[in-house]
Amino acid sequence: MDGIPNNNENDNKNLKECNKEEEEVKEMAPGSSTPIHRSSSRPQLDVSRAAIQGNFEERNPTILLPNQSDDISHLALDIGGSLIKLVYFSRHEEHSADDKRKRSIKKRFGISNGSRRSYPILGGRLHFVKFETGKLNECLDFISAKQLHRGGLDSPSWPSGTRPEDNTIIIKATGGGAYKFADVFKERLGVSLDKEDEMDCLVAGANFLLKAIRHEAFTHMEGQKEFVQIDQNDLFPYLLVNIGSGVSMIKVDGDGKFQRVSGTNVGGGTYWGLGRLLTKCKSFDELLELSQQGDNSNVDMLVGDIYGGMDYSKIGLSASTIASSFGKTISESKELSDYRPEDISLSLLRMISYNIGQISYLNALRYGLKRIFFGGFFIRGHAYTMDTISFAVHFWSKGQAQAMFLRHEGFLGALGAFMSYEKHGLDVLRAHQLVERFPMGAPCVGGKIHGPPLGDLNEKISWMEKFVQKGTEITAPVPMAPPGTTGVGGFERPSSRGNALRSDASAALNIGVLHLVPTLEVFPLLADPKMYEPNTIDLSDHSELEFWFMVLSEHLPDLVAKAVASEGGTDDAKRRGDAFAHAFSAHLARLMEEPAAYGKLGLANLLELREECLREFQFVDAYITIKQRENEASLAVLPDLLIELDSMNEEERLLALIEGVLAANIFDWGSRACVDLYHKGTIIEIYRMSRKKMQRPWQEDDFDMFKKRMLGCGDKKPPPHGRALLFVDNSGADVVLGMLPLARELLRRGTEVVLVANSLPALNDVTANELPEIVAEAAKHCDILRKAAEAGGLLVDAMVSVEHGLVDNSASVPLMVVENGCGGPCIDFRQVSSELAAAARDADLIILEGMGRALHTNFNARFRCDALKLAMVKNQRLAEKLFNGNIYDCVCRFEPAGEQLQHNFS
Ligand SMILES: CC(C)(COP(=O)(O)O)[C@@H](O)C(=O)NCCC(=O)O
Ligand SMILES: [Mn+2]
Repeated sequence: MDGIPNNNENDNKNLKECNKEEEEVKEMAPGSSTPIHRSSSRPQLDVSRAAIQGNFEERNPTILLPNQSDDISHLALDIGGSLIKLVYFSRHEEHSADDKRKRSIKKRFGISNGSRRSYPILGGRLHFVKFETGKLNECLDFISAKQLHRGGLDSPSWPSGTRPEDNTIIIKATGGGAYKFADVFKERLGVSLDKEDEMDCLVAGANFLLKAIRHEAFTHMEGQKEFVQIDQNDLFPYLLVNIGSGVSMIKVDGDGKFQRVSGTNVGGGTYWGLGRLLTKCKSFDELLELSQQGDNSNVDMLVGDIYGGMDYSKIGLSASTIASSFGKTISESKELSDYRPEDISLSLLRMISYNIGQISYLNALRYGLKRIFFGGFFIRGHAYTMDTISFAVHFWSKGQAQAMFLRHEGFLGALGAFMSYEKHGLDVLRAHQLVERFPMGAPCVGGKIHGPPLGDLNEKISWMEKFVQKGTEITAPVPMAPPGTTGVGGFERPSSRGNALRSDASAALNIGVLHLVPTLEVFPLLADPKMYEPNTIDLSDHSELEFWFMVLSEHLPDLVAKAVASEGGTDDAKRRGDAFAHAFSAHLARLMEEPAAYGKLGLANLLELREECLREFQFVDAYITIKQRENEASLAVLPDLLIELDSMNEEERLLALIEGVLAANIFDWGSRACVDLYHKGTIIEIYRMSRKKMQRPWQEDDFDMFKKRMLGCGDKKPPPHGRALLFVDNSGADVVLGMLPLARELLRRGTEVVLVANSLPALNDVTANELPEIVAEAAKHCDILRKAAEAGGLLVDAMVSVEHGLVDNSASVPLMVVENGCGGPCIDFRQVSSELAAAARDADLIILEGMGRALHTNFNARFRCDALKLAMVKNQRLAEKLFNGNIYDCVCRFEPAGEQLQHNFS
């Protein structure tokens, strides 16, 4: 595209000029700390005042508290000997407006609010937080400051008969501390702890996680973490080993069906207790960190120590096998102070981990169990601990049994206690209804003991500022220790030492907040949902991760500038912009350091993480002005384009339409190359130039096949498709000059068209909320669009009639808009909105447009209906990777339904 002239004498304004203008306008806005404008697409909750909140779905109003954006419904505790684990639920207010478009779509596709009423707390978030039991007061302060104990009282979700008559607050709790500290909770918070059995809770928590969270379980061998996909139908039986202060081993046969088969008193408490006495460490984490620098052979007696440096190969023990933990200390006349605390810590860690691994394996053997899941806070994501346990299981089972670990390892009991609030529906949630997010800032993030609760955005930003001041540590990768050797038989040193612990700040990001979204569904047109993998690029390939890390890092300054400008360029916006940049950089750094830190992450997740991070710092729509400007410019030339298209015959027109979609897909503010291009001309110039370059054959060119399906050959005219789902991408030319004319052609041929757009903004993608206005503008110049939009309930006047059932739908096939359920530039078809799922049921054609939806994700996806994938590749490396091609190559991939099915059944 280098040939695009730098010529802006006519047509619209140069984009660069427009940007400048936009900034000037924004600077004139009053510089208050109140954000100046917020997109109406995502109303913000006013967190500044307490108020009674009436919710039309609930009988009893809920109370919004000062500086608190969520209505807390439930809290559950697991109070162990060492740690207190909290799981709390916050109902997320239904922000997205129940607008006319939505109502009309719900009516048309027969979607009801259905099950929400019977499961009162569904639709919200689960947070995971922990405190040291020794610092109970911090935990009580946290609960009190966030008023976590009060929300449930006012919620209708108290199961019948359990809502206390005298308004005593009752909180579910498990673990010994539920008994031990019951009085303290009563005194300090006025709450009664309703004790739940610890084993029941552990099992309920583990079963929930293993069934509902897609990448919950993983193996960890020689430093390599690998996520395991658990088949819900093939989960039981398994051995659950919970390593808390002590260790429980539970054979789990089903939901609520289990038996505690064994345990050991040598557990996390032993490590910490002995470690504290022997090393003077102040905390468990400090002790663990110390082990990183340890050499246990200074303390342990090895086989080689006994055999004069030789292996005892006859029974398969190498010289470096530990013969006796701490054994060396008996033969030396040294004092405790003569030993390095680092060595002591490592020796202890290995002793206890091996012991647990060995006993676990023996119990698995005893009951014929192949899978062992390890949980409990002893593990705390520590690579060396996991490797040591895995090594023991592997060694003793001769590779027959496998140790697996859980991402929410420490919260099994608390989660189980939470689930014991009767019938709130958590147990029926499925993987596709749960979205894990990784917000920045204590205490939203799990797995970490945190300081004061963060009530509002301001606190979060200050925390971010402090966090960053303190920590080059968050961006500096933790140095890797050289891999240890693995010998022939015994307990050699697992190789992942040194790769395990990171600074406090980044370690806090291990597990996220679980968003429960009951309206998400699996896209019904996926050919094989179980085999479906949305991401095309595998980020577990480190060079790919590095490349995308670099792309995203380089894009960051420009994104921050856009985001700040979109919020009026105020000081408040600048401060939030900085906080966002630091937060996102910290996420990237964390992932570079430990790619599996957030579970199995693909490029789509990374791109969505960026959008989520923007939203976290309340940037509602960073590209709003650019989108509006490009929409206007494109709508202005649409009538001429339609006239030009109408002058063509059917065949020419179809080709021109597909060319038009591909050419207009160049307007992508997420691509660095394209953004550089925009400085070289106006929107219309760039569009024209892009069209001129549309020479066939394209890099992937199934146009002739698509044409045959659409127009037939000779006299044989195929029937039109019944309903097409058009997954639109960017605002401006992309949707107005590319996808709308294609939609119009389908409508003209008698095909119902559903425009599928993002639920939330992402880069310059058009959203479902924005589309009706764009369509309405376009419809002013086109009868086909107008009639179809009226029939589809898209035009405001017509929508009133639709609601009263007055519209004559027979006049035209309808044009409709549905939201896809996404807030990123890609799409994961395992989690789409119920609107889209409903619209898909009668669809026989889907058209995926753009790099995010058709290349980064779904390039290899198979559907049960005809599928057309259209995109321009706007990144050189991706073009090379996908088909040895070049930047600006185009893809027109058509996969007819018949072929999909053949693929599936052959
Ligand atoms: C974020 C995107 C997938 C959006 O592309 P689109 O779906 O709009 O075609 C794309 O802009 C992208 O991959 N950008 C990063 C690569 C780059 O800057 O070259
Ligand atoms: Mn896009």
